[in-house]
Amino acid sequence: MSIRVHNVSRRFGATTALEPLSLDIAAGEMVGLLGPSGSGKTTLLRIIAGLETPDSGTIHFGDRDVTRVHVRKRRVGFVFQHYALFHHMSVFENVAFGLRARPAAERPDNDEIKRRVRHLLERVKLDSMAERLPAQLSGGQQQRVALARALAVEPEVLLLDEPFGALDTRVRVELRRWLRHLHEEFGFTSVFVTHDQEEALELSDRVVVMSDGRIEQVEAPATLYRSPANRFVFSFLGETNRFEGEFHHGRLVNGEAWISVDARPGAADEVLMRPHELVVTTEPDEMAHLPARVDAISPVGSDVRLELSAEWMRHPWQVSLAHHEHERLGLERGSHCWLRPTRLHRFERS
Ligand SMILES: Nc1ncnc2c1ncn2[C@@H]1O[C@H](COP(=O)(O)OP(=O)(O)OP(=O)(O)O)[C@@H](O)[C@H]1O
Repeated sequence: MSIRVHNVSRRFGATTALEPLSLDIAAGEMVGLLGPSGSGKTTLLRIIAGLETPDSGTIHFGDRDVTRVHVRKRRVGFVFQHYALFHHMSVFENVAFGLRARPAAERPDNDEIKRRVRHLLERVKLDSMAERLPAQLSGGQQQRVALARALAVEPEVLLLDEPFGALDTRVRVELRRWLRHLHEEFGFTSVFVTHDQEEALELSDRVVVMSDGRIEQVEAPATLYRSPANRFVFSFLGETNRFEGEFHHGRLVNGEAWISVDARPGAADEVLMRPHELVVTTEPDEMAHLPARVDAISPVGSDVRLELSAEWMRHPWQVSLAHHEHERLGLERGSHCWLRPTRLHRFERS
């Protein structure tokens, strides 16, 4: 089921939660709404769900205009951050709930309900816990029940609001995998809200980056990361090192530090770099003169993270190095070094 959001806007008193915005989601696509707190993600999700009415604009599911259609008639499944399971009902009954609540004419018979619920519980590997109460499950297991419950009614659209927000990192990663597999097996269209960049980039076919009630960019994860449309998207997607200065003879200069870059009309007096876009050296370079001091060294997974400071930096910089590179350089806390950017990002002045 495709979803078309056309010119939708929403205000709450003096607050503009959504500027008029449009978004097309293809059938079977998984789309992540990513943005800082207050950017309008939940409002947009709730409007798609039918839990909120837009001030203007229309929502279509396929060819059907659902703008004025009640939430119960939209055939959407929901998963929210707080499990919202029925605590007095077993896992089995929680998953069966949506089927039992259907009007008699549409309700499957008991055997069919059993079959479907069993199948879903197997899919989320909870078949051995069907008779337990939610309180007897871990947070991650409860959220898997919530997923199974949302899918029991065979929704064409699944909407998830920070579904894994309350769980610890390892469980989150595992649940993302569940969701991705279920999405592929059942073929529904999914829209989920997150403020976690990694989650959005890992799960989505396309990411919708929002700020201040607007859509900043809609793009597949790899393209989004490589080609952010503007400074906001760049900064929001990951750690950012910023060099600001004044242009002098082909250099951007800040005190004793400089980087070779052309002055460009309209460009801000700054360049940005990701932590992996800097090389640490033991002497200055002809393209850049960036002396720094190592303040902290932390091995993180496959990389070593350095935190660096210098008088010309407004905030400490982060640099990531391969372990062998770090060993070769022999850096310690307090060591002095030089930095050479391998890539510079520049955006229009905002
Ligand atoms: N029911 C409401 N009444 C008044 N203001 C609201 C209401 N719902 C949302 N807002 C405001 O609309 C703006 C967008 O809120 P929304 O919840 O959509 O953002 P969000 O991106 O989902 O944020 P978060 O990540 O914190 O949940 C915010 O400024 C919020 O305070």
